[in-house]
Amino acid sequence: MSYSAKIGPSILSSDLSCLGSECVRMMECGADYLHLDVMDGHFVPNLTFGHPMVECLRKSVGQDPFFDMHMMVSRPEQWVKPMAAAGANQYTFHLEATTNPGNLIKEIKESGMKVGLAIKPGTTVEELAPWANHIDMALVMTVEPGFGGQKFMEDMMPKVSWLRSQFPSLDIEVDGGVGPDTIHKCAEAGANMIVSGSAVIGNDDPRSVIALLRTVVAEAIQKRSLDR
Ligand SMILES: O=C(CO)[C@@H](O)[C@H](O)COP(=O)(O)O
Ligand SMILES: [Fe+2]
Repeated sequence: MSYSAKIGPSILSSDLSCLGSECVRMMECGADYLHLDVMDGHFVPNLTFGHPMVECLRKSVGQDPFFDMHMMVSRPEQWVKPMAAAGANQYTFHLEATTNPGNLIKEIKESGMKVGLAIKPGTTVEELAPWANHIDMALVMTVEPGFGGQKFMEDMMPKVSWLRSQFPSLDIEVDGGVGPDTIHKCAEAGANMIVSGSAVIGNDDPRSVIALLRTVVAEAIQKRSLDR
């Protein structure tokens, strides 16, 4: 078992006029990585930012923070090189957005980034499975992508459990409506990379929320290793 508990705040819910300082604040509060939501107004009905913003953020926060780019875009192929050049560490694309996942995985690796593969709630985990041994992380969306602050979809948990049973070492991320009220379900199912937006950023004490999320996931990982 080679995976560990990691908490990545989604900065979508932060004050976007001070993104640099918000990212620094999250890292100072104990975040393991930063989850950056890129939306193109086409794949999802919302618009955020692209690689020019990521380049500025990288300059502002330094080399250390790990940038997990959640690419909610049509034609994800076109942003691989610009995102790598801007300082992204992981390129998480949606299976629904491409006709050639194999080639895209290869291009992301050649650009020096890690590969994340995301599925929307309506996509089965069996569709992701053929790629699982070729990626660094699988992202099971627990809301319809597009907006922060939505209700957690507990009925996505069987996807996480199935992935964990089939791929014991894979990093499995959940994203959408995850916070202190829903983390136990995610942890029990086997998720180890936890994206949390409004529950962390909207809290007066983000440090405590991040610590709590990590403790719950770490305990579930420990329990699973003892049960094996
Ligand atoms: O990708 C998305 C939404 O599409 C997420 O990363 C959300 O931005 C997470 O925010 P919360 O649901 O935790 O508020
Ligand atoms: Fe996201």
